Amino acid sequence: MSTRTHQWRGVVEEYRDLLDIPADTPAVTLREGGTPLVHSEWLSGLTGATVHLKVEGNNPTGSFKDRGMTAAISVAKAGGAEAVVCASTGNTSASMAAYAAKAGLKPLVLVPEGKIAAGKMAQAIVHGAQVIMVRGNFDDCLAMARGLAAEYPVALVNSVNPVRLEGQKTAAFEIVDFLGDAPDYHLLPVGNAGNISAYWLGYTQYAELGLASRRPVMRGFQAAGAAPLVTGEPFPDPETKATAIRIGNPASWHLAEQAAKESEGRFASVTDEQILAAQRELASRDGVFVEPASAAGIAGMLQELAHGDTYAGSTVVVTVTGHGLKDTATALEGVGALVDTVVDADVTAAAAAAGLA
Ligand SMILES: N[C@@H](CCOP(=O)(O)O)C(=O)O
Repeated sequence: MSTRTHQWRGVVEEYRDLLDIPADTPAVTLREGGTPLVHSEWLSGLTGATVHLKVEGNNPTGSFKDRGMTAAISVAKAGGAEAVVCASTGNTSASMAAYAAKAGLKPLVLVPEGKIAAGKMAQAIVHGAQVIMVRGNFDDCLAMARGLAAEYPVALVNSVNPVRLEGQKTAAFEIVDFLGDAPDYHLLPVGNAGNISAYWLGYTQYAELGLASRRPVMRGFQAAGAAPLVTGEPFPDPETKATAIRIGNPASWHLAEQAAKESEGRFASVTDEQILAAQRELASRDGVFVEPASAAGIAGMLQELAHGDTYAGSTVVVTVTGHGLKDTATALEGVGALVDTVVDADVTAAAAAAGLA
């Protein structure tokens, strides 16, 4: 079983011996990885399982994308690239822009017009990216990014670049290093499907190396309005408030299906209402504030419990992929009445308003 210890030099240095990247590639790092596994008393109590949250919002740009991006930008820089491009629903562009800035590369971002959370857009812009808004959805943007990289001197760093998955698989390594073995179940949101694919790569590699005795059952959750892996058909017009997973034709579709099949797992969909309710419950019960899409795995677990499924007695990890501060507008939808209490600067008035008097 895993007995690896860490100094947290960033995921490329921590796991260089396990990553399929050119030897001696200098790491462009913001000290990503090493994110906490937070025990969820709430979900453990509901399920009778030991449930941990892998809180990926604690990465430098606030999402799991940093794990793959340190690898992709390191390899692009070492290979002589001067510019990098990605299509994004927000997090990938924020991450790419930050790591490109660190590496001295020019970042170019393609995003669906009007569908990017303000926090993510701010990150990309302030890190110096050129942001092009596209009249289309993420899938259109990814097709354009592929076309630009094929025809112009710019390196593509979406997760169709296999180096991204190499970096992202380190989250699975960390979980096993922390728990001492793989969990029984791993739940997570699925959009472009690179993350579930990368976790499966990581768990498989550790099992093959004898660092884990088993691989978890993988369960992926999509938004009902963007659930191609559930229906088996691309969604031409994906729609959900969970913009990070507003994707109709995931790039890693087949890898993700393989992960679900080999692990005897599955995909399911949850509504936006379920996602936003799970986001609020997670924040108020466990103290972990995630962006809407990141709550899809939690919403999925709650849905399964309601349908009579049980995790009792098992160890479960739920990845929450990005920080809640990235999209405060959506988080505050529906809770407005709770935050508009205004009083004069007076203790008695505050006590009355708080119901203390
Ligand atoms: N949700 C992603 C979409 C891009 O996916 P990637 O797997 O290519 O990084 C984002 O944050 O942009």
